[in-house]
Amino acid sequence: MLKRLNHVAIAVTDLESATANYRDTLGARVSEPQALPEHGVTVVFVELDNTKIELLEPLGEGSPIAAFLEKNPSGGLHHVCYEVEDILAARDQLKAKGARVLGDGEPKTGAHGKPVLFLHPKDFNGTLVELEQI
Ligand SMILES: CC[C@@H](C(=O)O)C(=O)SCCNC(=O)CCNC(=O)[C@H](O)C(C)(C)COP(=O)(O)OP(=O)(O)OC[C@H]1O[C@@H](n2cnc3c(N)ncnc32)[C@H](O)[C@@H]1OP(=O)(O)O
Ligand SMILES: [Co+2]
Repeated sequence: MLKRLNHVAIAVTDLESATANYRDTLGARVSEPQALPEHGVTVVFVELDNTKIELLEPLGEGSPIAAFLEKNPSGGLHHVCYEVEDILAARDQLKAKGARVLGDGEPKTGAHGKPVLFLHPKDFNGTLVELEQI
């Protein structure tokens, strides 16, 4: 079911300083910040040869990143995102195997304009999993 690792996401308290860390200290290529109110985040992508790092800062009321930062004030690994060919088929197979699909179970449009879904971290060894249709 899983294809490439699309990105690893890191929750940060200060997106500008986190971006500077990757761009200036580590010498990586970074995107412009993108506000995604429907996801409650502002995002910057660090572009690597084989995958991406997604830096996430909370945006607006009820942001999942704000909740995460309350429990993890220094920030840290928030989720991993795997590509799938058919997100609805993947969702149905996972549900049949007992995995919890978060939200209303319907894909949302993610940062790359593609459908995404999230799976409960307790069902995947304490790691929140995002699926993105390629
Ligand atoms: C940029 C757009 C998009 C993209 O295209 O890439 C994105 O990536 S958006 C990213 C942000 N969106 C989301 O995270 C959506 C899915 N998340 C959720 O639905 C919730 O955040 C959550 C995972 C269900 C957690 O919600 P919360 O209300 O905080 O629940 P709890 O506090 O009850 O947590 C339950 C349990 O799970 C642990 N937890 C919470 N978040 C994580 C996490 N990111 N990684 C690992 N574990 C996590 C939490 O600590 C609780 O554990 P216990 O304390 O042991 O009960
Ligand atoms: Co993501």
